[in-house]
Amino acid sequence: MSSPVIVLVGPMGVGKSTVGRLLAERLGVAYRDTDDDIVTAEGRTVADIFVDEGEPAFRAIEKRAVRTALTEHEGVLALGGGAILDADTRALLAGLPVVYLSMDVEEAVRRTGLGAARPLLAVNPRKQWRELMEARRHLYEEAATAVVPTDGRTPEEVTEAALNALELKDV
Ligand SMILES: Nc1ncnc2c1ncn2[C@@H]1O[C@H](COP(=O)(O)OP(=O)(O)OP(=O)(O)O)[C@@H](O)[C@H]1O
Ligand SMILES: O=C(O)C1=C[C@@H](O)[C@@H](O)[C@H](O)C1
Ligand SMILES: [Mg+2]
Repeated sequence: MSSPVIVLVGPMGVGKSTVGRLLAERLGVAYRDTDDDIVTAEGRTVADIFVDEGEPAFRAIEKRAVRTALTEHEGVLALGGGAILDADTRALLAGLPVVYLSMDVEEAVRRTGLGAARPLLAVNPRKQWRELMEARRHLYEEAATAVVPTDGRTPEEVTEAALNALELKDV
């Protein structure tokens, strides 16, 4: 059994994919994303799974995908924004190098336009984002080995900050 060198958590659009790829490049390892794993395995988009089967069914699929990735992947792993809601997933994260990428709502609006492919933000996105974060912020923080704010930072700066925070800089 192996485990990721870094697990990235944080809300939709915070930069997990962008920073995850940069981190993987810097560390010479592979990047993996549980949302992508789900899309590949299911042969449909995350939004389609939400529409076809509802959020609880998506969460069940996600929980299995996260467990598999955490035990298989040795590189950088990004989790879907809501994966942290699952208590078993949180237990699996204990002791792993988890980086919580954070941002405020204004940065979220700039990054994502808060729409399109994100089913949970389809209606009144600013309010939805705030409510999601109120429910999740403490879960991200509790799971995190390091919290890395991304507001006003380039992806490269966020990458450096994450490497510093985990003391992986000279690896
Ligand atoms: N530090 C940053 N500064 C400004 N823009 C950024 C930064 N990081 C990422 N972005 C931009 O924000 C958007 C969302 O980034 P990204 O797709 O990496 O986020 P994510 O957390 O993987 O989102 P998702 O919920 O879709 O998985 C992209 O357009 C990306 O180019
Ligand atoms: O924050 C969330 O609940 C989600 C985040 C995305 O990564 C996807 O997993 C999906 O859109 C749900
Ligand atoms: Mg992503």
